[in-house]
Amino acid sequence: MKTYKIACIPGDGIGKEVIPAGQAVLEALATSQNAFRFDFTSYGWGGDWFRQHGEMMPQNGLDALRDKDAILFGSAGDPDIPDHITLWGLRLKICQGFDQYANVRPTRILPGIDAPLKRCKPEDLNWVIVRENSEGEYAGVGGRAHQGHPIEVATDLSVMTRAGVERIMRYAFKLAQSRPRKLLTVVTKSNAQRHAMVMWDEIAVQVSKEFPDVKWDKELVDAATARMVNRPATLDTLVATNLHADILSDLAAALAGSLGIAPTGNIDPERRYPSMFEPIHGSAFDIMGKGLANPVGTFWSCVMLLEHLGEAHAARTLMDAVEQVTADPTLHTGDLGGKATTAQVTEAVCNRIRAGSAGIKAA
Ligand SMILES: NC(=O)c1ccc[n+]([C@@H]2O[C@H](COP(=O)([O-])OP(=O)(O)OC[C@H]3O[C@@H](n4cnc5c(N)ncnc54)[C@H](O)[C@@H]3O)[C@@H](O)[C@H]2O)c1
Ligand SMILES: O=C(O)[C@H](O)[C@@H](O)C(=O)O
Ligand SMILES: [K+]
Ligand SMILES: [Mn+2]
Repeated sequence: MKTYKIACIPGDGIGKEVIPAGQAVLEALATSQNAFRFDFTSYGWGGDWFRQHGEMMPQNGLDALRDKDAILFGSAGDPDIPDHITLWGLRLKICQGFDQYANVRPTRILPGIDAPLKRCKPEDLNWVIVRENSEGEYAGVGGRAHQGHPIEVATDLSVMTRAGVERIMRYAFKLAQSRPRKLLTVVTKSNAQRHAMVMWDEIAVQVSKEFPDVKWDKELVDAATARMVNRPATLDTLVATNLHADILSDLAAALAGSLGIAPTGNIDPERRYPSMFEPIHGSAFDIMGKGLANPVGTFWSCVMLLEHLGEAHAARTLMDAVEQVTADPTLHTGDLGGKATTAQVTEAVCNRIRAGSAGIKAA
């Protein structure tokens, strides 16, 4: 039987609650379908590791992950450590270290979820945001000098390369082409950012010629936020820079009901390295340690992980189980207006996986 080696990195805050939940539903799937196994290895990297070792993960930590089939990640972010230390020391070290350049963020309104837009029906909001995940505003180029003096200077330089833009555009056009509507919106800011974003636009035009069946348009990022709210049905696949897509995807998640349900894959499309799957939310300092975190974003990320492994049937089974659970408001966590706990939602999804497999075996 095929065994998948999965690295689990809960990280910080509610990551420590939702990643064990994700592991539990994956175990339930493997046990009930009996078609593959998981070999999980957990890594205690993050804020606690930093307090002990002075770093978020070991220098050579990537070597431990290199031979894994996939990584399941929680969150990097600790109330007592500056956010730029935690993010760069863990999540970005892995994303950039493994050149996971395509960050894929699907959003839909799941059954039973009361989304906040009164004129937006569930069929009007079915998006995938493709986030450039290796450069741009997250290139890490910049510096700070004369700290504390009146002449202090600090820069964060956005860096874009032709190779980096071409590969993310090609990925986004291809993804749009694979979806029924074959519709792509290229998000830009080439009115204000007059160098790299102009190149971004030019490369979009160039790559579009390889995909004559994909309909595409261009939208400035500020207008894109209004369009997401006012005309959600005009969007399908979007591609945006690292920072623009980071912001748009939190908005997308909120419009679909909650930050707690949104998933993502940090993908190396060339499969040179393991890809990493995580909910898009962070450590949620306000609710951590209370058992109240919504695990659905992690479960949906597990669906993406299974799809990446080629386990389409298991992926569908898990997504069905998740949607049956969201359809029941008594199983909603606080972010969705309910009272359920992380453990109750997890147990409900596991039960539906088992019931689904029992149904298949009985048929
Ligand atoms: N990928 C990552 O590792 C990642 C992502 C985002 C933020 N962060 C880090 O997390 C920390 C907190 O960031 P933030 O407050 O901006 O964002 P956040 O996503 O942690 O929380 C924003 C709000 O959404 C709520 N929320 C988020 N996920 C939820 C869930 N699963 N269930 C219920 N409610 C949920 C929180 O309670 C909070 O009110 C910071 O250190 C930040 O850098 C890390
Ligand atoms: O990349 C970031 O800004 C953070 O990790 C987080 O907000 C995310 O979306 O992954
Ligand atoms: K996360
Ligand atoms: Mn984000």
